[in-house]
Amino acid sequence: MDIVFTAATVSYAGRVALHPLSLTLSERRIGVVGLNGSGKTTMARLINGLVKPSGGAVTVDGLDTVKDEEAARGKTGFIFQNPQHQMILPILAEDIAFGLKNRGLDKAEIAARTAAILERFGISHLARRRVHELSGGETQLGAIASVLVTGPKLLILDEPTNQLDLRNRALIARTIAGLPEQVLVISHDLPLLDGFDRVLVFHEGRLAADAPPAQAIRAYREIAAC
Ligand SMILES: Nc1ncnc2c1ncn2[C@@H]1O[C@H](COP(=O)(O)OP(=O)(O)OP(=O)(O)O)[C@@H](O)[C@H]1O
Repeated sequence: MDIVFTAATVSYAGRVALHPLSLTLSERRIGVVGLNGSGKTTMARLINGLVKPSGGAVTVDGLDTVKDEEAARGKTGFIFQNPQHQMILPILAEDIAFGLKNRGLDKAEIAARTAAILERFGISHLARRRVHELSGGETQLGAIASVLVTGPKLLILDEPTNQLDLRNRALIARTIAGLPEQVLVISHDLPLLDGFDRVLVFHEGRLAADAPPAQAIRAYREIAAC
């Protein structure tokens, strides 16, 4: 699916967080890196309409994130920096089913889809667990399942390995690598982006580099050293 930024800008209270950005993203694996406050999350939130452009436009699969807001949002799933905060119901299976309940599906269909997605991520044994009792890695997998059960074409993950130990980082890296969906990952965990198709480097609200991982990460290291 194409994500198209056309001179998209974002200002918060008159301060520019993202300078005019024009680019088209069609790759299956897209990484986003940059120093704290460089505009990465702002750029990602433009894609699912959580942040509206102050100028210019963003389209997702041809849908404008302002004019076709709801349809555009349905194309994208978003895993936030603290995924435990996006889990609404106390039991994991209930939280996953919640995303399906507004879609007019009958109970049996919701149960079948919930069971299937738990199975897909190898977490069927966690179905009845309280979400606040899950470990960091389990929470991340549960959140991914909750978001993907509704069938978005693109999954955005904001620092998915933050606070995870080495084993869980590897688990999440393998999980992301195996997703059939298009993926955009914001990360300070640079090895996570190995094998990605394209990495964007943001600096002070501007796209500073746009290249395959090794080259983009070199550019990022040069920025960080300044
Ligand atoms: N809701 C908001 N209101 C005001 N300013 C904001 C808001 N969200 C972000 N900003 C500011 O916009 C700039 C870019 O922030 P953004 O969160 O996009 O950066 P980031 O690269 O994702 O940072 P980090 O790596 O720390 O998550 C920062 O200066 C931030 O303080």
